[in-house]
This record gives sequence, structure tokens and C-alpha cells, in this order.
Amino acid sequence: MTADLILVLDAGTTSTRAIAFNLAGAIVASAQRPLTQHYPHSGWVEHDAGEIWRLSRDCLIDVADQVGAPRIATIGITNQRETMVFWDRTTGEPVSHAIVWQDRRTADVCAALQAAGHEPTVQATTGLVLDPYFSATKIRWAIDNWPAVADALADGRLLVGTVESWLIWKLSAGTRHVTDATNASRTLLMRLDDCSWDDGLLALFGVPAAILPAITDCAGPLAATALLGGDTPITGSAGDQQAATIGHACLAPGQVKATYGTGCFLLAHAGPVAPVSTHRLLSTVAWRIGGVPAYALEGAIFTAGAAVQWLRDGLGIIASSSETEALAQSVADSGGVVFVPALAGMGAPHWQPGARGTLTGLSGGTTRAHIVRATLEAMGQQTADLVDALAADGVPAARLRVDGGMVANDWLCQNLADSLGVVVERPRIIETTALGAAMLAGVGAGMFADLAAAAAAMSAPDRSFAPAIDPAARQARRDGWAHAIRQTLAR
Ligand SMILES: Nc1ncnc2c1ncn2[C@@H]1O[C@H](COP(=O)(O)OP(=O)(O)O)[C@@H](O)[C@H]1O
Ligand SMILES: O=P(O)(O)OC[C@H](O)CO
Repeated sequence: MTADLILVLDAGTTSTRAIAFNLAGAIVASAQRPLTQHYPHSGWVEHDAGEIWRLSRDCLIDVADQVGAPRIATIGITNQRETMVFWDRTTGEPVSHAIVWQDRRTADVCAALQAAGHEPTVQATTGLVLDPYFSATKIRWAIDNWPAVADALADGRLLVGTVESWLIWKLSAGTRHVTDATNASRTLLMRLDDCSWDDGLLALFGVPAAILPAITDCAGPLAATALLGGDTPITGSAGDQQAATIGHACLAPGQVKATYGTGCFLLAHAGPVAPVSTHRLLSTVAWRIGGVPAYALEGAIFTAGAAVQWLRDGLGIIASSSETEALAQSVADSGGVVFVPALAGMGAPHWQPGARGTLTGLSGGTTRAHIVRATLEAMGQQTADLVDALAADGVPAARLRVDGGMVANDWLCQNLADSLGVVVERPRIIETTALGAAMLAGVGAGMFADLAAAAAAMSAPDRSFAPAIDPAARQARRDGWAHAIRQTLAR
């Protein structure tokens, strides 16, 4: 049997998937398992890292069994970012739950650091802002509040890392404690310029360097695993939004993608020099290959598909996510309803962890179809806020490449094009995140010379949505949204 497939592990927020790709970018086999969400207090979100490992192992073995393990040439890993795992190097087991990127428990710590004037230095060094979203305050909180974490630290047993770091450690049977530069760039601890841990930030957040992984490239001989029987190399690793950027072949400055899953993450390729945002966007590592980083500007919206899930599970006004397409289409407009879905605070460009959502413009004539339509319209307006910030930072988006669970919805894609006034392009492989990780692993294994060669072989657009409303109508929507945002922020 020839080793002709790349196996990707995508450890996401709500589920874990393994997908085998051939070198033409087609999906040959896949497996998926849902991940349990733990909400111990309002605003807290935790995962069981042991469960993440078991689901990952099971999905990888499932796909390897489907295709035949000898066909797996190499493995690529991609993951939910910022989420922090705490484990014991001697037992190989987690010492506590992982604190998830959505968790807001360190909002007060971030506000205090802001009040003390630390944000300009943090932003200049890391490209990030002081928000509980990022990892550093989660690490300190765990050390200060979870005795098992503090004890493991005191005994020299504690290791920490983002989800890919944990999984590579498990896959390599505890021989590799590494993190790739994209994931490291989300911790608030890494210098953007040379991709190293910053001593000043380690001191500011009270994180000991000894518990952190070594920072690596995103492609190359990162580790190896005996899980599939032989000695399978792991040659690709990147955070899921960076992987999606690669999967969309956003390889040149100014090319922009947005992924609509639980949250929405828009990344614009920014080239070989770390960009500086003056409009509250993030500057982040897009990938690092051969020791050379490429950078991106990013806007993170915490509530995208999660708003549709809330319509289904919280309000109970829809039975399934896919129902939203026909319901939005069934009314001529939202009937004046505007929904600002700040269900988990607000991310870019507002960064208000304490913000709450608002549903305005209701009347006796409002139906569930209007509310559903307003929910999907909010995706267009939230994206337009990011695209405006990007343009103000000097990166006008000529078109937008989209992926994620929500873009199966054609009405949503058309509404995005209308709201933004640019062409929206949907790829052939909607599993763009996994595809990007496969491209990295292919480059890392020497199957492709570089990402451009991998993109030429594996990535292709499918359908485009062109703007179909006039600029005055677009502006009227923007004005209505701006008014609702002001009301939301004023609360
Ligand atoms: N047809 C649809 N229309 C609108 N939203 C959808 C549709 N299908 C799925 N979604 C939403 O997309 C999200 C799932 O996307 P996915 O990319 O799998 O998320 P994640 O990777 O964050 O777990 C869910 O929040 C779901 O409500
Ligand atoms: O797991 P996803 O797809 O919701 O992505 C989560 C992001 O990486 C958080 O920054």
C-alpha cells in the first residue's frame, strides 16, 4: 500500500474530527465526535482535556481503519486556539479542566492590567489586546485558584499548552512538549517579532517559563506517533483560524477569509512584517515555515453560529440551524428588528467582555422569521465592522473567502455580499480548516515545495455571491446597525 494520504486532526471547540485528504485535496474518509461543554459558572467555559485526547485518538484510529493505516503518509494538527490545558508530566494526565477561549473569568484581571496602563506594551509586543479571550490570564488564574495546578507547579510536575501542544505531547508519548508559532501567538506571552517567549510578559502575568512548550514552525518534522501502528510523522500544526487562512489560499497580502462556526474569525494576510492595527484588530502569526513568519490581521467575533444555536436551544423558535435559511427568505426584511448577538461579550473591534446582547425594534407584528432574519443579518453587519476596521488599517478587502458550518446557508452568503459590497467566495472543500492543516503537513513532509504548490494542488473556489443591493440600501443597513451597537455599548 502506498502512503498517499494526509490525515488531519481538527480539535475544535464543539467537536473533534479526523479527515484523510488525498494530494488533490479531496476528502477520502472522516470521523467526528462531539465534545462535552462544561459551564460551571456564568461566563465560565471548560473542557475535559482527557476527553479531547480520547476523542482525538478514536477519530484518528477510526479514519486510519477506514483507509488502511499504511496509506497515512503524515499527520497535520489544527485546533481551537487560546484554550489552556494543564497536565502532569509524570502521570500524563490533566490536573484540572482546560479553560476555554470563550471563558470570561479573568475579565477583572484584564481590566486591572488595563487600568494600570499595561495595554500599549502588551499590544506592541504581542499584537493582542488585554482580554480574557487570550491564554496568559487563564494560566495565572489556574495557578492561583486550583490547588492541583499549584501543587503540580510546586513539585515541578506541571506542563501547560494550548490544545495542539497537549495532543502532540500525548501522540508522541510524552516526548515532545512543543507549540507552533500560530498557537503561541495567541497566549499574550509571545513576542510577535521573533516568535520567542517574552521575559517581561512572563513576569507581568506570573507565568514560569519552565512550564511552557518550545515554540516551533508550522511545517516540518514536529513529532512522530506510534498510535497508528508504525512511526507516523506529524509534519503540520496551526491554530484553526490560521489553518483556514491557508486552506483558502490567502497567501498574498490583502487576501481575506472569514470562518463562520461558533464564533466568526476574519483574517487578512499581511505579509512578512507584523502589522500594527490602530483600529483594535489583532496582529497575529499566520504561519511560520523554515523559521520565517508570515503575519495576519485578525478580527474575532465571539458569537456567530452560537446565536443560531441560541435561537434553537435558548428560545426554541427553530428546530434546526438549517431552518434559518427558509425562514430568513420568507420575509421581505427583518421588520425593523436588529439583533446585536453579544451573548459572550463583544470581541473586535469593540473588546467589551461585559457587553450583553440586545434585540431591538420589536412590534406586535414581529414574527420568529423576523428574529431569525435579524440574526443572520447580524453576521453581515458584524463582518462589515471588521472589514471597515481592516480598510481603516490600510487593508481594503477586494473579496471575502468564507467557510465554516454557517456558510452552508446560501441566504447568509448572499447577505454577506450585500452587506459588505464585495464578492463572497465559497470553496469547493468547506472543511477549509482541515484542508489548511493538510497543506501544512504536505509541505512539512516534503510532498509540496511550499504553500503555493500545495494550494495549486489542493485548494479551489466553488461558488461566488455578488453584491445585489445598491449602496444606499447598504448604507441604511449600516446606519441601523450602528445605532443598535451604540445602544448595546451604552448599557
Ligand atoms: N444552515 C445553517 N444556517 C445557519 N447556521 C448554521 C447552519 N448550519 C450550521 N450552522 C451553525 O454553524 C455552527 C457550526 O459550525 P462549525 O463550523 O461546525 O462550528 P465549530 O467549528 O465552531 O464547532 C453552529 O453554531 C450552527 O448553529
Ligand atoms: O473551534 P472553533 O472553530 O470555534 O475556533 C475557535 C477559535 O480558534 C478561537 O480563537
